[in-house]
Amino acid sequence: MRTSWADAVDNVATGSSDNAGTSGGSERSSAPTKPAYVPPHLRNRPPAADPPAPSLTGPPSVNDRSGYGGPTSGSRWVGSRSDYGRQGYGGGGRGSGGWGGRGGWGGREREVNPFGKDDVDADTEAAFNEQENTGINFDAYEDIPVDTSGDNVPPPVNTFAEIDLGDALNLNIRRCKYVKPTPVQRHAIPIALAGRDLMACAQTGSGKTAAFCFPIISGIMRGHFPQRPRGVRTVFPLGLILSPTRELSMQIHEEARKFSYQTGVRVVVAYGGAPINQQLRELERGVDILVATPGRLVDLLERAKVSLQMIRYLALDEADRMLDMGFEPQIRKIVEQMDMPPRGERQTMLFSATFPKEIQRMASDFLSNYIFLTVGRVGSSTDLIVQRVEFVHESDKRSYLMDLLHAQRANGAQGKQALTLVFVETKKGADSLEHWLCLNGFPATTIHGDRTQQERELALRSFKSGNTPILVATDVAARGLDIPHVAHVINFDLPNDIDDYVHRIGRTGRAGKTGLATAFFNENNMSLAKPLASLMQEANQEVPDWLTRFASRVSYGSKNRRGGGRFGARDFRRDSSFNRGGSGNDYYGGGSSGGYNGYGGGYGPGVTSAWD
Ligand SMILES: Nc1ncnc2c1ncn2[C@@H]1O[C@H](COP(=O)(O)OP(=O)(O)OP(=O)(O)O)[C@@H](O)[C@H]1O
Repeated sequence: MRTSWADAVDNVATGSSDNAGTSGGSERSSAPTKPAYVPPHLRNRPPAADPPAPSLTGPPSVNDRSGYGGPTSGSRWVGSRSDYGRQGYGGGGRGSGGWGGRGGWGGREREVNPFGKDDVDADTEAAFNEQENTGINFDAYEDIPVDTSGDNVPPPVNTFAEIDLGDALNLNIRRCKYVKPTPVQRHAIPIALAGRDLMACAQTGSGKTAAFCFPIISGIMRGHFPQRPRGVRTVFPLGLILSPTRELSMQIHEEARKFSYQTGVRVVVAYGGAPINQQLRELERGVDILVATPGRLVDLLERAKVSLQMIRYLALDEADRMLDMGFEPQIRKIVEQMDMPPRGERQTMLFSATFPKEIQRMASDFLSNYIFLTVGRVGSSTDLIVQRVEFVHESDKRSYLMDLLHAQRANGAQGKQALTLVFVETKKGADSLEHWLCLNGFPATTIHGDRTQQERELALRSFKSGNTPILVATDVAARGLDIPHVAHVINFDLPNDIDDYVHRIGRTGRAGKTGLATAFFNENNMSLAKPLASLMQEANQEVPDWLTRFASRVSYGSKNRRGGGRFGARDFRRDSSFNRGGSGNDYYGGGSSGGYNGYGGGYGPGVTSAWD
């Protein structure tokens, strides 16, 4: 069953290049002047071939979703009231073409097609069928245990067709070549569409981005929202997606733009390190969904450029990271101390591949009567990521790395199709290793917090394109980044926290594809011995004897919060300590906050799962 690491690299290298998430950065060009405001539901309609308009009940202003306070003079409405009735809006499942293709984003500018050359013509979209090979290996997800807790959990779906997302969004799903939903999408999307708050934990690379984007886009497409204030230079988005890094925010923005293409829903991104004026111009052209990093958002809020007053949907990607010590104060400020509607009035969704209990506890402050969903196990690209761990003294790391890279090259897996991501502890270490690799004939680049944003973006582009097939990174690249063809993740320096390891190795083995992760372990990593051995064991990986011995000897440090190799991703509300009256350590015995549903087998009573 198990392949060698070189085979695994080779597999990935020769695998089909199907990833839909990487169309080139087709940034919208900035218009020199602000175009007249057109509400989302009026955008992108063909001038002549409009479908007949069903009558609407609400006043025109009800669907004003631009989020732009806009100029006071003149009408912001360029269409007649009957324009409300384009197919695919409001009713979902009716009509055929969503917003059509008027070619006038905002009435003047064209909405850039984020699918580029790969776009399918609406007429040929019928050609898509269930047999289309997207490259995603759904069999890899068949046996995934799924577990939900909370009141009245909406049942999962098996196909996108069962979910009423609206025609325009459905067309984009086909354009993305998503044939069927991944397990987290099957469960999370119906929960979110039912308006429920959600804390969702699903393994890296399993499609969480779409799981929170689809319901938000669909909700905004169909929703009837109060008119947003006019006459002020403040924007009022309806949806807010927060993520911990600039690159991840950019990636979510790119994805969300694809999903919302021609739906009339406008997505804008704001992140630090880039000129704020350009982002302000984008915001002023209208925003329905704002994707942002917390620091830049706080800046925009303090300048009163953005108001959160109208937020109906809040999603935190990498939510455990967003709520750990580094980010928590900013998140609390954004969510609790500005003008965002309180929990219960907005819908809040938290997603990550890891969710330590103390973070869950804190996160529950932001949620109302929520559903907790776990799909798979931590690091549960189990059979997808082959994990290797080598004992390597500090002084030998470079020569070990060289051996790995030479072997990779000898196997023909080096080159444009097989990318290698090397994680190191420090920014200095990253620069120095990059330099050394280049000197030794291995083109490398680096991404870390001391580089300018321009340098970071350039490095990422060069890596993605295969021009520089080795990227040396700090943890800034550990979470969320979806880079096709990353065949090998090398933990040159292991992180202190097992959760960070899970996210790092999750840069490979994504969307059903295989990958390889190699870690250099030595006496500096003893605190990781036990959780690492447990994680590898849970993932059916070969655990070296020496690691098992270390694991049995060391009582590892407090940084590894999960303790005893038990991983913190079950609903903390089930804990006896949380529920006080609970009866000890029984897996189910702690009293749930609500109903319990186990799909796909779950874990039997008393069984310690990797999520546990
Ligand atoms: N239903 C689907 N069918 C085919 N591919 C999909 C589907 N859903 C998502 N994908 C693809 O799977 C890849 C991984 O998705 P995504 O980046 O959302 O994972 P993730 O769960 O957020 O990972 P991470 O935990 O690392 O952030 C992306 O390239 C995405 O386009």
